[in-house]
Amino acid sequence: MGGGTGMLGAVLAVAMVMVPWLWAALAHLVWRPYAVARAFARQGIRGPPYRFFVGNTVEAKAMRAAGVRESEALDRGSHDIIPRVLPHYRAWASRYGKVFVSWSGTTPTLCAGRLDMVKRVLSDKTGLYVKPDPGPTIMSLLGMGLVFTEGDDWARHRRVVHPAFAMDKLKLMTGAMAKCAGEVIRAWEARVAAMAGGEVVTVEVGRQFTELTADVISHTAFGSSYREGKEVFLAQRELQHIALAAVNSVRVPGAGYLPTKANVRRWRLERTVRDTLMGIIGERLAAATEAGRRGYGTDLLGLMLEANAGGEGGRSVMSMDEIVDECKTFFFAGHDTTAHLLTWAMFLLGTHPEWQRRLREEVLRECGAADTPLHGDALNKLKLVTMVLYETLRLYGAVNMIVREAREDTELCGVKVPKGTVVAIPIAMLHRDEEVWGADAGEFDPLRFRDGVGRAAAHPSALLSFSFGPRSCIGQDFAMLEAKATLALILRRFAFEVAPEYVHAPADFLTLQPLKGLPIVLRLLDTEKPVNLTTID
Ligand code: HEM
Repeated sequence: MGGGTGMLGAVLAVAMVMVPWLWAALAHLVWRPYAVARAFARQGIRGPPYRFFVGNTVEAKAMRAAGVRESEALDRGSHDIIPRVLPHYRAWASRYGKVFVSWSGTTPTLCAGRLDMVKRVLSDKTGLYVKPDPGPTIMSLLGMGLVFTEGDDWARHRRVVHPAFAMDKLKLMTGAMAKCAGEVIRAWEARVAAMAGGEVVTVEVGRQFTELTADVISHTAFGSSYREGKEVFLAQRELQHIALAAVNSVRVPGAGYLPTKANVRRWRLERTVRDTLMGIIGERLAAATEAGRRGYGTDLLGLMLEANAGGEGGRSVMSMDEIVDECKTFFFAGHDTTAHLLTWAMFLLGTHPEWQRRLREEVLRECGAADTPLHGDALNKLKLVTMVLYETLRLYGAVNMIVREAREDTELCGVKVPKGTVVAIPIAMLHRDEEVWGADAGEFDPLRFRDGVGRAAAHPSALLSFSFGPRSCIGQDFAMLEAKATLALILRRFAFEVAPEYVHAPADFLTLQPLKGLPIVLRLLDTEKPVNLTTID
């Protein structure tokens, strides 16, 4: 026995000396977290007790606990929609102050629940606060696209991608957005028609909006190549599941490069995505060579390629690989997020019939009845719809946490922050902070946005759903336009309510979504008039 233990010890000792990787892993998993946690403890900043080696963020864990039946909350009309997580946060916030240390896997995270800190971190232009290394699995989804580049590289990418999201360009995409939404509506109508004698049908809208937004991004990003775009989407979707599993487990340095079953599958999918995108881009470049710069097209890819060709002396600003990564980013950043915005907006309108009625009146007034074409400009006049979307983003924002890592030892509004600390901005908590939003912070009240986003709370940048500052969401106008077009088409065709079997369990799987989907009961309005799904830009 003694000899066996001695032998084991000797083998371990040799391994430790021979394999520097083990040392790196040890430093990453034990030493660094310990040092950072101690540095905060010395300043009196502590956090909820949390074990080191649970491969999950505090938030995701609590969210998982929220996956229990919560329909009672709905019956009570409660909009405390993250029923398990918020009480935790509130308890910690009042016990430890709005700033406390939590754990993201083995990484100590400074949870910054104060807007002065949020402002300092998000408006940083010095490169002091950077995005933490996302690891190889998340990287395979987004590559070195806008979301993860830093410094000069980020500025160069943003210069090329930004023109594609200008409002005048986006308005030209309204037609494609409405066409895709129109197909969903036609399918719903067909379901209602198939009901023997009834005009009521229940649809699972969460899944359908995910399909819809994938369709929209395939059309608006890749125009005539949207079918190949859809293939990219399917591969990305599988990659997303692999990434999610990795996010929720302990990250051992280097493990993402081992030829495990999941890694091999991931590499194959990455190749599919890359090859398909290279094919689409190659075709587009060839077309532009024949037809001149106009040949790039007016979809997101075309607009990006056009801006890319405008470097000094006609040189390309981004490489082919970088363009591929930006295309992946369009898919990942722009599709689930918007799907959840639509889903939660349907949930809120389904539980607030009065608001649904007001929105329908506005849509019919500004856009006309279901038999008139949808006019792109009319969408800009939908003030109440916009207010409801902002309120949806406040209560059920798709992105619930923004994270940055301090690249140097620094001070953040009086707190000493050691290099390598992850600073997390807890959006769900900040969006329900009564000091910021008033005593009714937990209520659904779109009217708080009647004078615009900047005046809805005590602080002009209190709505963090699209972040703010230099790294704010580049696709926010795109998302809002898509959501408005879809809601307008739905509202003038159907009345709806949340189905009784709905289970209220918002869960954070990279983005906040209803764990058990959102079944909606639909009733067709004005069955006499045939729906008109054409658009005028
Ligand atoms: C409701 C829908 C959306 C929400 C809630 C949302 C939210 C966000 C947030 C919070 C960020 C900042 C992340 C951070 O700093 O870590 C972000 C960045 C970004 N979003 Fe969105 N987004 C949405 C839709 C879109 C769409 C439709 C696109 C593109 C088609 C898009 C593309 C991007 C990109 C490229 C970035 C990185 C910007 C940069 O770092 O320069 N997003 N988004």
